[in-house]
Amino acid sequence: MTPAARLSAAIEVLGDIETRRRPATDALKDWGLSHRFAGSKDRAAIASLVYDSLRRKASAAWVMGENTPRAVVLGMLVLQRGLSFADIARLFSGERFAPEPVTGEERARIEAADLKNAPAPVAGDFPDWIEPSLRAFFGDDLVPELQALTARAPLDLRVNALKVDSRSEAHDALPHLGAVQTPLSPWGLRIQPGEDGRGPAVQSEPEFIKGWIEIQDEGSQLAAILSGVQPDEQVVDLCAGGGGKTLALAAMMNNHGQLYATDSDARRLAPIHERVTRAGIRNLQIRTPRARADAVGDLDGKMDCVVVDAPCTGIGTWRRNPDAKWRLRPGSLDVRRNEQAAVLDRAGALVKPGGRIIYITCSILPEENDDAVAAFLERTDGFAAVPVAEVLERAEMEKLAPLVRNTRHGLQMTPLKTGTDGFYVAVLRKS
Ligand SMILES: C[S@@+](CC[C@H](N)C(=O)[O-])C[C@H]1O[C@@H](n2cnc3c(N)ncnc32)[C@H](O)[C@@H]1O
Repeated sequence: MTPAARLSAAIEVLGDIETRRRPATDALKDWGLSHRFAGSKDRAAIASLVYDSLRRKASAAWVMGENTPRAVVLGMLVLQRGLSFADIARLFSGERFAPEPVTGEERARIEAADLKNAPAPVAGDFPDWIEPSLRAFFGDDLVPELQALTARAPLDLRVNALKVDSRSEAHDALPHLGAVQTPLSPWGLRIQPGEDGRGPAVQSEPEFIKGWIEIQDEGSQLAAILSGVQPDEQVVDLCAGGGGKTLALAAMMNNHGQLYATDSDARRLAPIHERVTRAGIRNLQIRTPRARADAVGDLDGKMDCVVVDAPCTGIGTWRRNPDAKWRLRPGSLDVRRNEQAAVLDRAGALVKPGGRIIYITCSILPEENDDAVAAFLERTDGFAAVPVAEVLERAEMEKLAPLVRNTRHGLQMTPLKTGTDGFYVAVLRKS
């Protein structure tokens, strides 16, 4: 397919997403099935155009003065890809399979594209109903912070200390990936996405199959590190899901002490079995929930550390999942807040005196972060938030101090400040 034909396909897919209100992945999959002539490079390029358009949907529509799929793609090419009018006119030629030529009105808007006077939700490409809470949290940094969430994310790897002595060993074994060390996590490697937004097929690498490396955003690695878990501790990962944090915690514990992983959703937990074997973990019990029985009831009051990687809106991962931002609704935030209260209460019962809860979200919304923690502290006797300086010192992560935002009860990482996904971490100690 020509670059112009790929643009026509992206406009078609965006139209499908809009009219049928369906996730981008489904629309792209259907397009691929009904256009079998398209090769893998074509499909990747079309997906990249669609996702970039979703990243900049509000700002692209604003500069073009309308929010049709064509207008959004045109605006995205200017704002996200930095194309000039001449570049765009060459692609929008009206020839076979290419989009219709640019009109005079479109040309004027492309040449005048500027977000200087755009309202914050337009300039930062986010739904306007979350503006008040984000503004209260970020203040003057609101637009730059949210703009940083529209960029493409790199592919981060975590080197598994249970299998490899140092991250340079893994790095040197994979020179063809072009990875560099991440600046903050001592176990992170980073690969920048290609022009078409694709990364290498890391899962096919022998080193991945041997368990040397895992795919994990540096922010997620840091959240695990900030738990400060020690090899002799009793630790529950209460919302383990597919085990991203569990694997990082196990590496920190060096196969000593005892780690338990559970999740209310057995299907989400299922992939952890294979990952744990590959990673060489031997100090983990996986507690799969059965019917209504509490999978960790026997551990109440005995845990040194309970990690709560809470269900959340995932706003902090919008760089990877730009489709999600336009589907976020107040109702889904309410559902997540109720779940957050439930998991915090469950964690509170598991912790022994002197133990701690590590509350983590991949969100930047105060409702899911400090507010959830504040409500827990208010309704639960005996817990207090550990000051951020102490959390960083215990985890030997003092270098994060100038980068993270200190919040009332914890800390916030963001793409703008830490170059990671947006993660919130609070440590709550039981007296
Ligand atoms: C952010 S995800 C976890 C991601 C995972 N820790 C990782 O690092 O890959 C949140 C998880 O919380 C689980 N969850 C929701 N409510 C829960 C509850 N009441 N108890 C335990 N897990 C719960 C969800 O099923 C989901 O898997």
